[in-house]
Amino acid sequence: VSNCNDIKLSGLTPDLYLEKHINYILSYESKKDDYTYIMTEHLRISGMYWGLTALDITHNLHKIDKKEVLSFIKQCQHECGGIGASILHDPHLLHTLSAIQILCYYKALDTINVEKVVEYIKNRQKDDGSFEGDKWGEIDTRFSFCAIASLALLNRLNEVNIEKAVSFIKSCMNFDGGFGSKPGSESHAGLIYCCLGTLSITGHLHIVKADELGWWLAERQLPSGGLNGRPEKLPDVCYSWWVLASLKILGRLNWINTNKMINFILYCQDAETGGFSDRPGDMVDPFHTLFGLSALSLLGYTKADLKTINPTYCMPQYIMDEMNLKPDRLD
Ligand SMILES: COc1ccc(S(=O)(=O)N2Cc3cc(-c4ccc(C=O)o4)ccc3N(Cc3cncn3C)C[C@H]2Cc2ccc(O)cc2)cc1
Ligand SMILES: [Zn+2]
Repeated sequence: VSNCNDIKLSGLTPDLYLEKHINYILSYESKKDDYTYIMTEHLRISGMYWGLTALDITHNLHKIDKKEVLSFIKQCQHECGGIGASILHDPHLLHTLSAIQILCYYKALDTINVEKVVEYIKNRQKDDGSFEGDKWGEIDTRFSFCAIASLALLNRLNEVNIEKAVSFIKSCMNFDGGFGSKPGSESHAGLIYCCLGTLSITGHLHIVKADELGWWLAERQLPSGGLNGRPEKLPDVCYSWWVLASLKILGRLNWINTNKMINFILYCQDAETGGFSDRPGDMVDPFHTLFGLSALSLLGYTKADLKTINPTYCMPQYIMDEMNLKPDRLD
């Protein structure tokens, strides 16, 4: 049965236009009056994490003004300890994690009040072990990952109830071996990544049905070589990261056809502007640019010099080594 929800790729495999992607990210960070830049203020600090990580794995982090980044992050921390997407934006776990990830790159965790940010994260955990994204109470396994990854990077994992956090993740496991945002929610590749990341950091990967989940993840690959996030959906390059990082954690990355995957990712580049889009021909953005480059690194694409990326944290492996962080993997 041909899957109508796929795209046709013809012709040869494109090269990786590495210099164009580096210039795209550098110009994005500098064009502060650009429409897209202004329209993404609500995710600014996450956008900075995506841009800075893309620059680091392409050996260009030094081209960004460190003082400017650290001063911005410092201004985003609230009295309550939480960090917002931009100055005067409400604090949220999503942006708190992005800020901490960036500070690890600069070995500058003392830029923020660590005691207060730990208190903010602790206060997000509910009695059932789940985490709310902010004080408004939305529960999602994404926020479990943000909380656990943040605390692990701060070396303060013992501040929350790990057993209860893991039991909540377990309560979100579906019959197909996948995970959703809450108990009973449908399996989704992005949430599977968050749940596996949480289990990898807390050393509880043994609760996962690795073969069923590995099969579900490999089933995301379409004839085009691209991966989707759920059955019947269109392929999207950011799913390359969610699915491949999950398979890497499960020790089953070779269950995907690597060459067809690489080909799809390279077709998502914009040869004119630089950057990656969600699928060939769409508009590029820093989010898909990071995940396209990270997926290539994970797949061992050797035609370009990309640093190794850690599948659990989506941060350069050398940072995890320097911080002596060893998230679990099934090998
Ligand atoms: C363009 O529409 C959206 C929709 C959702 C979002 S999101 O913040 O909830 N988010 C991350 C995300 C970011 C971008 C983007 C555009 C420009 C920049 C500058 O840095 O970043 C684009 C999409 C996007 N999405 C939506 C998406 C991606 N692929 C398919 N879709 C529908 C993902 C979304 C959820 C998210 C994922 C990871 C993460 O660390 C944080 C949020 C952002 C823009
Ligand atoms: Zn996407």
